[in-house]
Amino acid sequence: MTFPYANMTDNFGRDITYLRVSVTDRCDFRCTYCMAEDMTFLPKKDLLSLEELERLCSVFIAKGVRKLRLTGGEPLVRRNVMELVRQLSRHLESGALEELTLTTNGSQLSRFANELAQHGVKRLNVSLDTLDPSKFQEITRWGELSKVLAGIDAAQAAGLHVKINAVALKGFNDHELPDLMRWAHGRGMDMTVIETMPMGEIDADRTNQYLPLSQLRAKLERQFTLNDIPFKTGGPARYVTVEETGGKLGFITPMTHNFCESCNRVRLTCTGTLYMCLGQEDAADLRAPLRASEGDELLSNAIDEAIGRKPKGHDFIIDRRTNRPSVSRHMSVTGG
Ligand SMILES: Nc1nc2c(ncn2[C@@H]2O[C@H](COP(=O)(O)OP(=O)(O)OP(=O)(O)O)[C@@H](O)[C@H]2O)c(=O)[nH]1
Ligand SMILES: C[S@@+](CC[C@H](N)C(=O)[O-])C[C@H]1O[C@@H](n2cnc3c(N)ncnc32)[C@H](O)[C@@H]1O
Ligand code: SF4
Ligand code: SF4
Repeated sequence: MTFPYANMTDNFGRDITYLRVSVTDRCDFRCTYCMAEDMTFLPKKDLLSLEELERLCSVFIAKGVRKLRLTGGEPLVRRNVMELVRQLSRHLESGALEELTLTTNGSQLSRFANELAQHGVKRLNVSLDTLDPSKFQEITRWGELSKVLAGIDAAQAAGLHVKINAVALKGFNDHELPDLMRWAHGRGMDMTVIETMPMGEIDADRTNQYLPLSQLRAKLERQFTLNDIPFKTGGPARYVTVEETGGKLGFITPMTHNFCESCNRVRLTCTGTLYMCLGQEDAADLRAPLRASEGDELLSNAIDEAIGRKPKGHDFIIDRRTNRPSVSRHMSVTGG
């Protein structure tokens, strides 16, 4: 590889230092806000190999990426994904990468937690919307709560810091979120709550599910003392500490409070497509330049051209008049 490449700065002056990589579009769950039950996934032949994904990631790291998150679909269902983690961990050892992490539904963590820790992963985000086993099955359609809880136990036992991600869903978990937070904080885990975003056709009606987090915060403030803090992970959450529990709670509010002005990230899919914004359709194909030559010059140029097209922000809308997703692809294509 040719070093050094110029770092990536977009036309709005935002430095791109965070790469999210969706290693598969497949998943062992079918969360109702994320997917339709009857999903069609990519044929296996369209997937980049793990070696190709690793090469792409390495070029991004050479171009200034400091935080890399593997996601999906469910990243831990991709065959041999641990080999990719192992390869990427070299960049942690060299100091080029500050953080290698994952967002996972937790179903496979019992199997992989130790290996992840051995390869330098320090922190994981586990998505969990309810602690009620039957509601968990209702929301994930195919998931089993006990497996996820065992996975969280395994991750903590391996020394990994776990953050719980919960999508706030009106009429589903809004009443339970304070208890979920108490539980997470009681186990030494931070939690973030997320506003549902209008991505991909799902079977449910998003207008019914959508809960503005300003409402949740007002409700929480009747029971808890929330203190805003400047804590930052590089992700979009704005954090408070909760005096009564001693834990941190993050609010991810793409709908009610746009955080695009401080955006630092782009997304790579398992087919080598680069999405410059989660909330827009525009994308750049990196597979062709990846395969066109053994050197990385073409790839680097294609990335620069794509970063030059990174938009200012999303145009998400959820309301009764606009009963269509703002973006046609599902969240699982880019991994959130
Ligand atoms: N609109 C929007 N949502 C995002 C963006 N990045 C992450 N999210 C959403 O935030 C939620 C949590 O994302 P995570 O995978 O936990 O990543 P993160 O928030 O960067 O994680 P931390 O490193 O722990 O801060 C998911 O639902 C994502 O879709 C973004 O750039 N734009
Ligand atoms: C697409 S999943 C991929 C990783 C993994 N399967 C998981 O569930 O953690 C990443 C994150 O996106 C969130 N998510 C999925 N669909 C969403 C939507 N429509 N709006 C907001 N967040 C969503 C999930 O709850 C999860 O925290
Ligand atoms: S949110 Fe994650 S676990 Fe749920 S269906 Fe989407 S990709 Fe799978
Ligand atoms: S919606 Fe787009 S511009 Fe806004 S923070 Fe997410 S990726 Fe960045």
